[in-house]
Amino acid sequence: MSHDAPARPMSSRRGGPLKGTAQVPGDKSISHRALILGALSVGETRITGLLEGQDVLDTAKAMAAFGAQVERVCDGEWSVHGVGVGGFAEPEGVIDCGNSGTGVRLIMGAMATTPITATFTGDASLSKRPMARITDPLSQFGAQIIARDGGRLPVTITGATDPVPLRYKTPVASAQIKSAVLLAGLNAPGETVVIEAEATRDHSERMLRGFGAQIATETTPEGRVITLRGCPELIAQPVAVPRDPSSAAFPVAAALIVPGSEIRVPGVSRNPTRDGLYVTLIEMGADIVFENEREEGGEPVADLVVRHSTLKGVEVPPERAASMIDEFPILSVIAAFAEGPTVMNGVAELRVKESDRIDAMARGLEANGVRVEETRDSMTVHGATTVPGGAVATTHLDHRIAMSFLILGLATQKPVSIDDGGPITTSFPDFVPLMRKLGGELNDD
Ligand SMILES: O=C(O)C1=C[C@@H](OP(=O)(O)O)[C@@H](O)[C@H](O)C1
Ligand SMILES: C=C(OP(=O)(O)O)C(=O)O
Repeated sequence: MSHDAPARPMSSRRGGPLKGTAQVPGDKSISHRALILGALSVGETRITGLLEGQDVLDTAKAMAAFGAQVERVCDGEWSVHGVGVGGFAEPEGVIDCGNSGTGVRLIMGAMATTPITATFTGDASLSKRPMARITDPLSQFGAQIIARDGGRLPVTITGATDPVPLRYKTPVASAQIKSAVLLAGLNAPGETVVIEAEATRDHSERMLRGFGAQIATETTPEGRVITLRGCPELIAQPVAVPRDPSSAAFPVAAALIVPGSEIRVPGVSRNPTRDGLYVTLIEMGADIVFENEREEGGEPVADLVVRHSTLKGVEVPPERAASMIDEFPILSVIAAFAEGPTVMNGVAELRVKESDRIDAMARGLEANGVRVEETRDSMTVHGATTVPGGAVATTHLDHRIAMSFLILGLATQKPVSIDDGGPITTSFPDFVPLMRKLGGELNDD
């Protein structure tokens, strides 16, 4: 998203049941990694099903700035000719990662053990997010780093000339921290080890293995221990990106809360490290059938059939949080229509996403007549059979907050408005036409 794009006020209102097939976009996490690993490989990586959302387009641009040849072949199909591990060139300009935490953090990792200098910036949302969680381990590899006070962007990194491998225990459950350390470890001799107490999404491990790196994962009493052997030659690979379960969550939620709905969402990743929302919805009594379970591009996928359901509130255990970290905003919308409270525990990380997602959801839900309680690391939503709606939610440059409130308005008594739907293009550029095709009444105001 351009930094000064005008706001796009939008609203949604109750209509008939939702019907049809929702072809959701490619997985955002895998799309970033496909471009970055393609850029660090020797040969041509052909990517199909790439998410062409702004976050990923910013990563594609960054990979070109570091010297890879990156071309869009046709819709969702991209070609990357990489420069090999350690082959990044010094970029001429500043690397602007826009709204994307994944983009900036993984790219900082990928360049931090190559002796070049790069400066990273982002939009107003990304500039508020913590970067010390990445720059701390990267400096232990030997990188020189200057960040704004409090470890925020802009950040300038001069990569290590003689990188030393690292053994690093992640202080919070974060696939971005794990992945930044592993990507930095690629150009360090010896073994880089990451230990994570809670399992986070494992796309980096799966894809590094697919590109030819030696990487092993063990489950120990300390947690998951991931060991990467440095200085591999990564070999370019075809990557077929599965559809994003975090994007699928929005039409799925709409079908669950709009009476009479039945939709199909084909080819969605069911990677167990991303599956927490779906586990929770089944516990709540959701009518979701997983058909045609199969493997595509190294990831388990299934076709989802989702019908309107009578739901009950549940307690989501803290150890499940990492496997559904981006789905709490939309879960809190679904929970508003369930019988009884839904308690979400261990969710403090939501406070440092594109916005403080606990605060943004609590304020917007309350304004629309839903009772919410919050602590620093939990949120409880009290469900009801009817939800009034009728208010404007503030989205704080956060795509998931914007989409969540547009879904809310499809089932409330009165329409729900958002101040800005612009950020939706970061992860789900076709969200509005896709929801309209299913029968959802979404409007530009
Ligand atoms: O590694 C990734 O692709 C991501 C990891 C998660 O962030 P954290 O690592 O900060 O939890 C998630 O919120 C983000 O949308 C994508
Ligand atoms: C948190 C998210 O993304 P990122 O950290 O990449 O900005 C998200 O997509 O919900």
